Amino acid sequence: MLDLQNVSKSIEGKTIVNDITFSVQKGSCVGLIGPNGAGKSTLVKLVSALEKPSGGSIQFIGKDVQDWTVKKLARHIAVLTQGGLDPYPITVFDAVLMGRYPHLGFFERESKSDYGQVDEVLNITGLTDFRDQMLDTLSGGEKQRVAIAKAMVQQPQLLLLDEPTTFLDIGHQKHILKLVKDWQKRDGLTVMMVLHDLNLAAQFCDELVLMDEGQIVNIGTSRDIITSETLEKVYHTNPEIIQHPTLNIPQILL
Ligand SMILES: Nc1ncnc2c1ncn2[C@@H]1O[C@H](COP(=O)(O)OP(=O)(O)OP(=O)(O)O)[C@@H](O)[C@H]1O
Repeated sequence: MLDLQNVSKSIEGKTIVNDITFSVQKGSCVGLIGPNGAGKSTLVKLVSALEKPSGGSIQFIGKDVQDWTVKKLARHIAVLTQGGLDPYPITVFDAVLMGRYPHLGFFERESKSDYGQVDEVLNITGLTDFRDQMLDTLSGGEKQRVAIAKAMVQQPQLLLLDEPTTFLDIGHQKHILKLVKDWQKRDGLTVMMVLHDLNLAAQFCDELVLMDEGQIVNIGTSRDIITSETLEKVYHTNPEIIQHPTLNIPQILL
């Protein structure tokens, strides 16, 4: 579904993303991990065509993302950037409804079906009580859930998430990631998400892409990637790693 070939990005002579090649299979959930400044957010911006690569190509269902119109790409790819939603003075309902816009024609008004989808997603994401509250009055965590709800009504094939658990308490971290996981399983959604929490990455991602200094260090399952050697080499730390008692995945004790 997504093929990155020798993707590079330089800004003002500094190479931020350096010769990245990997593929993401339809229906899988890939975690982008790595220390601060590794180039993860930049890679998400390149895949979503918010930024243009300096070299290489990013093919999404057989076509370079740079060759899609913004609207057509938005029918297939939803992006949650690190900053989250802009805090416009609109209601939660209207903010989520904006996720339907890529599917509407010029001058086409939203239909009853669009409104119904928004209410259904507000219910799934636990936001029904906030339906008529103004977006700019929500807490950081509530806004993050609205951003996920907006992405859901967009009905993308590929969901790009940059640190989706920022601002969320542990209950809502699990709730949001489980929502994404259920969505992935139910609709064959493909997910690529940046996560700093390696324990969550191990629990929710099928495959991890470990980046450092703009390059890929390793790609594999959490068992391949979350090892003492790798953490020492890339994160310069040596925490204890234990096995999750039921999931058979590594978990880090900080
Ligand atoms: N527009 C820009 N101009 C100059 N440098 C930039 C620009 N955008 C990103 N960088 C630099 O590129 C590097 C990678 O940034 P990026 O945000 O992609 O990293 P990241 O892995 O997402 O980091 P973090 O985990 O801290 O969010 C950083 O050193 C950053 O300062």
